[in-house]
Amino acid sequence: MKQTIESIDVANKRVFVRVDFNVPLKEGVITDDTRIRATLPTINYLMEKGAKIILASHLGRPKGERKPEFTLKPCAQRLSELLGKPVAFADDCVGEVARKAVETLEAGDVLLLENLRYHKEEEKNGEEFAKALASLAEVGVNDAFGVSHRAHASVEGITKFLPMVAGYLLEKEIKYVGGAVEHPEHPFAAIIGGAKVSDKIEVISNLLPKVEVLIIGGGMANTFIAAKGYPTGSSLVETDKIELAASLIKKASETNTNLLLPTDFVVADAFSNEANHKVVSADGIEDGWMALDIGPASQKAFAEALKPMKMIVWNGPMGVFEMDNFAAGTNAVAKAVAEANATTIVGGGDSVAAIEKSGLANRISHISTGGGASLEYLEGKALPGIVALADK
Ligand SMILES: Nc1ncnc2c1ncn2[C@@H]1O[C@H](COP(=O)(O)OP(=O)(O)O)[C@@H](O)[C@H]1O
Ligand SMILES: O=C(OP(=O)(O)O)[C@H](O)COP(=O)(O)O
Repeated sequence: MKQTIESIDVANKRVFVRVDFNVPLKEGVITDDTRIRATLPTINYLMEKGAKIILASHLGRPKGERKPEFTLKPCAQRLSELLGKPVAFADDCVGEVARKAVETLEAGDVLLLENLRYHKEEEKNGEEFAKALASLAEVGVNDAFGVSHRAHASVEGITKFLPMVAGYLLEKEIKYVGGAVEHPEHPFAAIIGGAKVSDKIEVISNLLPKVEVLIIGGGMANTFIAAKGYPTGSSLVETDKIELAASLIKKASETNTNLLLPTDFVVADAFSNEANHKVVSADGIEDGWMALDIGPASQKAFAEALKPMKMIVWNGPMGVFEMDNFAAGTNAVAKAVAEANATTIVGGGDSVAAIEKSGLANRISHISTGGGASLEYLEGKALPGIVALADK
């Protein structure tokens, strides 16, 4: 058992809170604020107790560079609206800028630090960087379930210098996603899509023996289509994972798992909503065309396969749902998941945005703020961000 926010004294203390404000953005505007709203119980509790709240997060993958499109400023603004009070913003998460911003905090004040991933040491779990973050505060809280599968400095390394406990969101995620790990209901289906292919394809191998049905869509599907020897045109394909995809297809048949790949795609001649587009069969992607959504036959087959399920976990959209012409596959799967007579968990920044956009979120048993994190949890892995928290 891990210590929680209620086990520690926070009054008048500087409290470092790792949150996951990695929200979907379109031209600098937040398109889904679920991940921000999900941290409000923790922030409100700390405010009530008179803590000096220092929030830290990553946004996207700027890979150690100060790229302006990855600033957390829009999140400070949105959080301020949600809390109904000002949220201070520091232009850097360490050094003099951060220290000065922290010094001005009074009990109940909230400060958001700039993107942790503007420093490459964050993802490298650099010790000096972790120490610098730790030095800002007297106690730490992890409320960033979405990134708890990453052994990064603000998630894992920091705990060597600053004791960290679980926030309310982390506690809730452990309860729901952990519950699914401990007591899975069968038949059990996992649906995996999205664009983070190399991150998530590894998960599939361990999930195969745990589920009866595994559905692959989105960018993830193209690597499997390539593994079947079909042409993929200019679709998103991770060539160094084709062999792994082929071995997963083989493993599925050995474990008697129903591995469902798309049988048709909506292809486009450019990555744009205005591009020419058409439906082709899975073996018919021509040169110069890219698969941006699953086709109508795949939608139907996936929905049929989901009907008898008792548990469904979904991470990763079926297509580029941000563009209306390629959203039908994701919407069809959202509907099928919502209509299933099953315990359903939908996780991931974009997947949650898609389910919110479809208006079906209230029909899902648990909306998780973590996609990769919930998949790795389900796979049976210990998540470094949770392991590192102080024991009771
Ligand atoms: N066929 C595809 N080609 C390129 N990108 C895709 C495709 N299908 C889905 N995507 C993109 O995947 C992204 C979401 O992937 P990911 O980050 O893995 O999901 P989540 O945030 O839910 O964990 C979306 O921005 C979506 O546009
Ligand atoms: O969006 C996230 O993960 P997800 O897309 O798997 O839900 C988390 O913020 C982690 O981000 P990362 O995958 O860049 O480490």
